[in-house]
Amino acid sequence: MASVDPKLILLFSGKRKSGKDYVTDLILKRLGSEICCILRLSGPLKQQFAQEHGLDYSELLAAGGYKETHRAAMIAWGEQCRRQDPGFFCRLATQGAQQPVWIVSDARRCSDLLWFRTEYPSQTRCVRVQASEETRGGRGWRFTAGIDDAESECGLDGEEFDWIITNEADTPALEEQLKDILHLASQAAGQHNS
Ligand SMILES: Nc1ncnc2c1ncn2[C@@H]1O[C@H](COP(=O)(O)OP(=O)(O)OP(=O)(O)O)[C@@H](O)[C@H]1O
Ligand SMILES: C[C@@](O)(CCOP(=O)(O)O)CC(=O)O
Repeated sequence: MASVDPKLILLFSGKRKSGKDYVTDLILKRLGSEICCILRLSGPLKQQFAQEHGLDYSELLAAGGYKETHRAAMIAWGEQCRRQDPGFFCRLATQGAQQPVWIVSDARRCSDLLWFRTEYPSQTRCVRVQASEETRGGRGWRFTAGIDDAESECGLDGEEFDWIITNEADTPALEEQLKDILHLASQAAGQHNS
């Protein structure tokens, strides 16, 4: 099925264990699955990588250690695909999306932003999720050379974002920080329904 032209696209990025999935899941819960969907650029990547390498796709999607074991190889494999076609995973991930609000939970590279900004210039907004190394460490993150200092983690460090969400214990509640985004998304969905 062809995708429906979205009214709003929220492109989320952030370092490992900053809480991208946690924050985007919260937005989905607030807006509901009629209004919004979560799209993962790493979804089609993990699916094809699992197929080609005889791995468990659902374990690669989960937050546990399995995906970390295979992360470096997945990055290298994905970068090879992107060199031939930078929009490859963006196109696959958005295929068939029907909701008016798309949440992309894992933008990592300038080429990801460029693809959405080119295809959907008026709808695309960028959101950064950040957390201190101490907090990320508490969620299981450990610095890994070749991953945490490479493009997959650092490619968007110099970008400008429309919103920056700080996902730490002693910062304003996430609900409060997400108020403007939720409001904009509801408005966009309203336009879609009217
Ligand atoms: N505000 C929070 N309160 C409680 N737990 C949280 C919070 N934010 C994140 N977590 C937990 O921390 C862990 C990492 O979060 P999450 O998977 O959302 O990060 P991520 O940025 O998507 O990570 P990665 O890119 O490494 O997959 C998860 O177990 C998640 O439930
Ligand atoms: C291989 C890769 O897609 C893994 C992303 O996994 P996750 O978003 O951390 O669940 C990262 C990348 O594209 O470089």
